[in-house]
Parts: sequence; structure tokens; C-alpha cells
Amino acid sequence: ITFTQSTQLTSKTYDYVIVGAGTAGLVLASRLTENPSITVLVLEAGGDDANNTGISTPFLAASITPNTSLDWNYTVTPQVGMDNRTFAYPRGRVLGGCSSVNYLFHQYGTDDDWNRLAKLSGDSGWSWNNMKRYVQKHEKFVPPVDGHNTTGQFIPSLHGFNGMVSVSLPGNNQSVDSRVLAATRQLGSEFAFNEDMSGGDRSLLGIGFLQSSVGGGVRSSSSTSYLAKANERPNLTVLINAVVMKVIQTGSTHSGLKSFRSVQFTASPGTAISLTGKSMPSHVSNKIVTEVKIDPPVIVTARREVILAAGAVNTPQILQLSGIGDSKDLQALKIHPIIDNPSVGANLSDHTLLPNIFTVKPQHEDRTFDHVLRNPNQLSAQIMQWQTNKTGVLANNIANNLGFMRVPSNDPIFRTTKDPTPGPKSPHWEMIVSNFFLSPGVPVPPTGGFMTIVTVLISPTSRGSIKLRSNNPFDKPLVDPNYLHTEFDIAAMRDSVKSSLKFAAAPAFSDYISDRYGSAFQQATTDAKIDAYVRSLTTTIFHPFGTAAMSRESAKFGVVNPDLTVKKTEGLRIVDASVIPYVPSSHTQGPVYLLAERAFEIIKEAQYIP
Ligand SMILES: Cc1cc2nc3c(=O)[nH]c(=O)nc-3n(C[C@H](O)[C@H](O)[C@H](O)COP(=O)(O)OP(=O)(O)OC[C@H]3O[C@@H](n4cnc5c(N)ncnc54)[C@H](O)[C@@H]3O)c2cc1C
Repeated sequence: ITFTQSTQLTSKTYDYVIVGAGTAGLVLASRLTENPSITVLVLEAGGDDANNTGISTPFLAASITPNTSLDWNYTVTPQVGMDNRTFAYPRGRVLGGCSSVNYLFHQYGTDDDWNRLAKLSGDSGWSWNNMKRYVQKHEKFVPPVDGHNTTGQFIPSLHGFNGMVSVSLPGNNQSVDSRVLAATRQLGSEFAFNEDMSGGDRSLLGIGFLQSSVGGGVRSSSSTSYLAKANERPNLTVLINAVVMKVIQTGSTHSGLKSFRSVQFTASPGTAISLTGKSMPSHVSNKIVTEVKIDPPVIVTARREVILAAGAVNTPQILQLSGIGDSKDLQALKIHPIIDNPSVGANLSDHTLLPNIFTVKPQHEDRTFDHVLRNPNQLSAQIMQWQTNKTGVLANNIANNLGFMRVPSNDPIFRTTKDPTPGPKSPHWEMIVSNFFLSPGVPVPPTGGFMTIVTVLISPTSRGSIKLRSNNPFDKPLVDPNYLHTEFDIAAMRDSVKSSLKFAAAPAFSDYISDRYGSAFQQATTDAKIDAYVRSLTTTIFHPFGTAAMSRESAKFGVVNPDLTVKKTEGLRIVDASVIPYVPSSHTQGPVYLLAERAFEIIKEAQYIP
């Protein structure tokens, strides 16, 4: 059942209260309620994802964030490594969380990523050898909508065909696909073809076909899969429009652990039937808005556990609002510290995004999507095609090919920096090829056709933080990814720019692209100028991780134990991207799904669920 108002709740007590109906939260809600004797309440700040064409149409992903009603609308603090720029930091605020608004790239990280987690946590259950079985539970590999022959584009034995989330290969040919493949043959081993880009047992290195969380030309999210399967169950209640303000201590154990089994929430701004007579404004700004009246908070309690699944920005925010964090910071904001842990909100690691844009020669301009997107007649024809039979440009992702690369081992940077990757099959950076002007947040030029090679720093060594701005739960937290702070990070991005120029110089593109687009890119002809170009244009690819990091029970650093229980607490667990200490070497929804599948088994075992 999905409720929209807290007054509809028939109980204030559940076996489990899950905070956040996002990627991980809905996996747990669905798995836990497979047992009809277990009751679960999920609290979600955002609204419903149903009947939203922007969400369900794969190609429109880039248009539903940032700065929309589906987004938390965060902004990064001025980034020192990026000329002190600030920019949008989207996070899904809707059923499905980021899985409803993301760009649908789907992978699982490398085996080395998981093995590093197993090693640092001391729990071999996190190793790839154990985690890979969750691919079968999670994934439902389906044919692409254009029905093309996919032989040689993926390796069936690496995939699941009976799981929950639909995953498919591209369903609409992009004009550059055949050129990208030709380039993999023309260039050296650095750009070799890779037959399967899902990661895990397969090295991610090389260039191959994108796998997306798309089935039948429609987005597949945690909401359309895990929740859709469970929502009719009487033991599952999902409450949307409910912002969790904090978790509340409900007692302590003989051994001194503090129990947190209650959750305080209130209606999301703009959705309440305000008991105060005044409703909240639909947008609450960064400033503390003292005149805003909020609905009286509601408290619900878990018999077994509270599970935080609010994501890598909001989970540490909720912990800090609850008095779990760096005591000094909390006291400065007049929050009573209950558990002093400076690791809460620290260790933020994220991937970057740099659009390297090339101008397409006039004779091929009409083969780019720019041409389609700019032409109202062509665009409406595509919309019609998607609405009628879920095919065409809009049924497909924004790219068809991607690749993962390493900085050469003889690069001078390795004289001063130890290789940050978890192993030799794991990349330092990524490239994504699109046949249009792909630069999130930047308006498309009025004329011309483009090809974009987005490059992404995959193994960052910089670490940032999530901190509270004030003790007001409606204030946006201070998001500081601290991008490009280290020499390694800028060196890897420099390598990515040089390599994408090498890639674009392959004979396959010689009659297709004419020049680099934009003066910053055109002027990037020396290392120093490439660095300046990188710092001036790079933003985020939206993969924050590690802000409530897992560590051994005995470790001095960390927020959760290997079983995801919050240190020094009882009855409180975290299951989302914040617990994995290193951002995985790939796009990140797949790793979060696998994490949540295993978390369910850990919880089930710990709680003796029959
Ligand atoms: C624009 C964008 C594009 C991306 N593209 C890709 C991609 O192509 N491929 C990929 O693999 N990954 C992508 N990602 C990243 C990926 O989607 C995330 O890493 C992953 O989904 C995070 O899952 P999560 O469960 O940790 O958090 P989320 O899915 O964000 O879930 C958190 C949920 O908690 C809710 N919540 C938060 N605070 C509160 C509160 N106080 N009260 C109540 N509810 C709350 C949120 O509204 C949300 O629903 C993208 C992300 C974004 C934002």
C-alpha cells in the first residue's frame, strides 16, 4: 500500500522502518515482506514515480534533473580544484530514488572492488565470489527493443535472466556506433573491444556496448521492479511525502550500546494538509526559513530495526541531525551529541564528468541527435514513436558505447602516488561516446552537430565531506566532494583528455568530425592547458559513496560494522551507497543493488526471520 499522508497510517509500530524508498531501500522493503509475518514501513520524502514520462523514457534522463521536483536540488560548495566553481548535485527525491532519475547505465564494479571491501572489512561475504550470486537474483537480462542480433555484444553466462530489474543492450543504433567499433580495431590495445561491460568476473578494461536498466524501451527502477512486485502485500506500507528529520534513541543495552528504534518525520514541503493553517512553501531555500510552519512531527517505532537507506548525502545528514557525528561540529550547531564519531559524513568519494565535445562535419550533421532534438517535427515524431511502440531514439539511452582505461604504468604520477585502483583489471578512468552535444546543464548550441566523449575519473584519491549547514532538517547539507584536490586526480583526468583526443583521431572518425568544440578544449594543447581545461569544465557524474563507511568492528575509522550496523548502536543499520568506503570502479547503481540484496540476507540471519 502506498499512502500519501501520515494520517492514513494505521499503526505507529512496525517490525522494520526503512528511511528512503530509493535504490537500496526498496530492495529491502521487497525482500523483507516476502515473509507475510514481517511488517515494514518505508518513509520517502519524494512523491510517486507513476505516470511520469520523464522518468520512464530512457533518453529523457538528462532532462529530469537537476533542479526539478524529482531532485533534492543540492549544490556543491565552491570546489577549490575546479576554479572555485559550484554546480548542481542531483539526487533522486521520488519513489525509486536515484534509480528513478539516473542515466540507467548498469554495471557491477570489478571483482577487485568487492575483494578490497572483503579485505578491509574482514568479512569474506563481501568478496566477489560471494556477491556474484546476487546478480542472478537482481538482474533480468532482456532483448533490446530493436531486436538486433546481440551475439558478441555481451556474455550470457555473466548475467541473470530471471531477476527483478530489466537490463538490456542498446535498442537504437547511433550513427557513431560502427565508427567506435572500427576505432577499437584501428587503435592499439588501449582501446581494445571488450565483449561484456558488466564487470565482476570480466575485466572492465576496453570499449564495449552499454548495458542499461531498460526493458521494452522503458526505465526499470527499484520502484518499477522490487516495489511493483511487493506493493500489494498487506505487510508493506510505503508513505511518500514524508521527510525523516532524525532517528531517536529509545534505550541502551547492558553493554552500553545505544538503541535507536524510533524515527521522527513530517510532511514534505508543499504536500501537507497543514494543521497550522499555513502550508509550507513548495521550495525551501538554503537559508534557514524561520517563519515556515511545519506539520507536527510524527514518531514511528521499529520492533526490530530502523534501516537508513537515504543515500550517501542524506544518510549522514540524518545521523548528524540525530546526534551521531563529530561532537565538536554538532555542538557548534546546538545539536546534543549522543555518539561522537567524526567519520560520519567524512570520506566522500565521487566520480567526475568532463564532456570533450567535437564538431561533426556539415555533411554528417543530420545524423547526430542534435538535429533531432532541435527540430520540433523530428522530436515529436520520436515522442510519438516512443508512445506508440516504445522504440526509437527516446527508447534508448544517451550513449551506446563506453570504455574503461588505465593510466600507463610508466606515467610519472606513479613515482609519487601509489596506484589507487583495487587491482590490475580495474580502471583509472572511463570514456562514454555519444553522437550529440552531451553536457549536463549546458544549453545545446543553436546550430551544428556534435560528438561527445565524456571522460570520468574512476579511481579518485580526493575525499570530501557532507556536513550540516544548521540544525534545521530542512536546510540543505553542505556537499563538498573536494574534486580534483590531489595530483593523481588531475593527472588521471589529463590522461583521459589526451587519450580521448587519440581515440577521436582514429581513421574511423576522419571524415566525421572536424574539430574540437569550444575555446577551452581547443586551447588545451599543453599539460598545463589541459589541466586548466579540466578544472574549468569538469562536474559530477553523480556517484557519491563512502560517507558512512564500513570498517572492521575494531577499526578507529568508520561508521558501520561489516554487518552494516551503526557502531556503538543497536537496532540501527545503514544500507545504501554511503557504506561502501571506496566508490566502485563503474557506474554505481548495480553495486548498490547487490549490496542491498546481501544486506537482506544479513538482516534475515541476524533476526531469525523464518
Ligand atoms: C542524475 C543521476 C544520474 C546517475 N546515473 C547513473 C547511471 O547511469 N548508472 C548508475 O549505475 N548510477 C547512476 N547514478 C548513481 C546511482 O543511481 C546511485 O549511486 C544509486 O542509485 C544510489 O542508491 P542509494 O540507495 O544509495 O540512494 P538513493 O537511490 O538516492 O535513495 C535514497 C532515497 O532516500 C530518500 N530520502 C533521502 N533523505 C530522506 C529523508 N530525510 N526522509 C525520507 N526520505 C529520504 C530519497 O528521496 C531517495 O528516494 C546516477 C545518479 C544521479 C543522481
